[in-house]
Order: sequence, then C-alpha cells, then structure tokens
Amino acid sequence: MQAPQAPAASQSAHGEPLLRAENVVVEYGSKRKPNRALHEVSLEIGAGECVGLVGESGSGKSTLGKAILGLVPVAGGRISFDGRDITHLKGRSRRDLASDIQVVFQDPYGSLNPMMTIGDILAEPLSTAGTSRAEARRIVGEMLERVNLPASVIDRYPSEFSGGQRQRIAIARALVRKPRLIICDEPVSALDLTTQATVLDLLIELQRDTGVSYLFVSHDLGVVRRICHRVAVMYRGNLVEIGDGEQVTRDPQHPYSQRLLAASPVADPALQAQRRAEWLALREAPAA
Ligand SMILES: Nc1ncnc2c1ncn2[C@@H]1O[C@H](COP(=O)(O)OP(=O)(O)OP(=O)(O)O)[C@@H](O)[C@H]1O
Repeated sequence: MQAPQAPAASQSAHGEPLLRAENVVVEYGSKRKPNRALHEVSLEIGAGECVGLVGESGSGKSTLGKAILGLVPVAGGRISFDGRDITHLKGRSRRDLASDIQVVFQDPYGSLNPMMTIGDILAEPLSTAGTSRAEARRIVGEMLERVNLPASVIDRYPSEFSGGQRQRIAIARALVRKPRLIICDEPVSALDLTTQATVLDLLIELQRDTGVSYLFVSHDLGVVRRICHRVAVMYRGNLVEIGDGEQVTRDPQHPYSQRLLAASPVADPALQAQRRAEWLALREAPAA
C-alpha cells in the first residue's frame, strides 16, 4: 500500500507550519542529577499533515508529545503553534490551547472514567469551555455518529464497550472541541489487527474531512506507513532521521532506522527470517 501523499496546503494561515519544535530539550530527575530524555529535537507538522514518530521503547517519543501538550517542562528550545510561542504556557492560557491541541492515549481501558456515562465524558471538555448542556449534548451525538457509534450510546458506561469502540469514543472526545492537532500516542497498540485497521481508517477519514493534523507516536512501522505522510525516527532522545513515510519505513538511511526496520515483525515468514538475519548482523554495528 502506498504511503499517504503530503497535503498540498501544509502551512497554517500565517505561512508557518502548524506546529514547530526547535531544539527542544526535556530533562527528568533532579536539577543536580538530570536525566536528559530529549536532546535538542526539532520537528515541524503542517496543517492537515500526519507525522509519525517511531523508535524503540524509551527513545523519547511520548516525551515529545508531552512537551507539546505542556505535560512536562521544557528545559531548552522552543515550541510554537500557529506562529505563537507555547513553550512555557501555563494555567488559563494552557487550558485554552486544549481547543486546538488534543490527545488520544494508548489505553482505551484506562483513559475513560468508568464512573461517567459516555455522554458526560464527551461533554466534559465542552462544559469546561462554557458550552450549554443542550448544545453539548447535540455536539456529542454528532461526534459519536462521526466515529460510527449510534448517538443512543450516550447514556451507557465505558465498561459496556470493546477496546476498539472505547478507542473510537476517545477519538470522539478528542474531536469535540474541533482541534487542529491531535497527539496520537500509540492509539492502536492495544487493539487486535482488525480493530487497528478500522481505527486507522477512521483517523484517515477524519483527517480528510476536517484537515486536522496528527503527531502519531508508534513503535510499529507498518502502522505509521499506513497513515503518516512523513515519519521521524527517534533514538535515545535524538531525532535521527525524518522524511517521506514510504521512504523512511522501507528504505531508511540512518543505521538506527535500518535496525528498527530489520527488527520490525512482518507477516511473511521468509521475509521475517531475512529481516532477523539483517537485524542480527546490524545489532553489533554502532549507531552513528
Ligand atoms: N516521568 C518520568 N520520570 C523520569 N524519567 C522518565 C519519565 N518519563 C519518561 N522517562 C524517561 O525518559 C526517557 C524517554 O521516555 P519516553 O516515555 O518518552 O519514551 P518512549 O519512546 O515514548 O517509550 P515507550 O515506547 O516505551 O512509551 C526514558 O529513558 C524514560 O525512562
């Protein structure tokens, strides 16, 4: 399957990429003993573009998403959204940004409050923004239908739904405030292959219809190839390669990206054996 083509209009109204991260540094731990999780990472996401972020566990993918969302402090560099510096936004200004930047997490079981009805879960971001109850209920019904769930599920609880249905509910919750960017942090990793395909198709369709941009965090090259226009590869807190989705996931240039491709599972046993042999050969090679 061909990787999606980058959208023609990838700049925001201000002629800027929608999101720009420049030399972003994030450190965990104490000031005296910091553990640097991002080393001057730079990345741009255009309007209507899906940029994939791949890399092994602990490479810093989620940390970059969290830095954009303001969930971890940024120790260096700059993040701008639609030309506006959002690096250190806090309080009210940060909360207001939630209408533009939303997130969908990996775990469809943990991310929805089991004590709340689907209607209340989806209406929460709207009532926080001051929308009336009647209007919120109307929008929620519309969003549920948008993710192919009947509006009648509005009074039911998360426990009554499958993993794939819950992830569609989480996507609907992200969409209610009509964001321009959604950070998708491993949104299909917890789902079986068929359900993964359904949710990915839904995300592609929503992007086509609304022009929303995605930062799509995943460890699965097959998944990012299917949905992303461009793909960035992270290794130990560094962004080591970024390029066209098809090229990076099939013919990567950086030695670490080549290792990642060699280690990624494929359905064909012969190809899998060849990949494994390549991976074993590359494993000892130092990453540049
Ligand atoms: N809250 C935290 N406190 C301390 N260190 C953290 C914290 N969160 C992440 N780290 C560290 O930062 C580094 C990057 O972690 P991050 O979760 O961003 O990686 P990742 O690529 O998203 O991994 P995964 O695919 O497993 O989610 C790792 O070394 C991790 O141990």
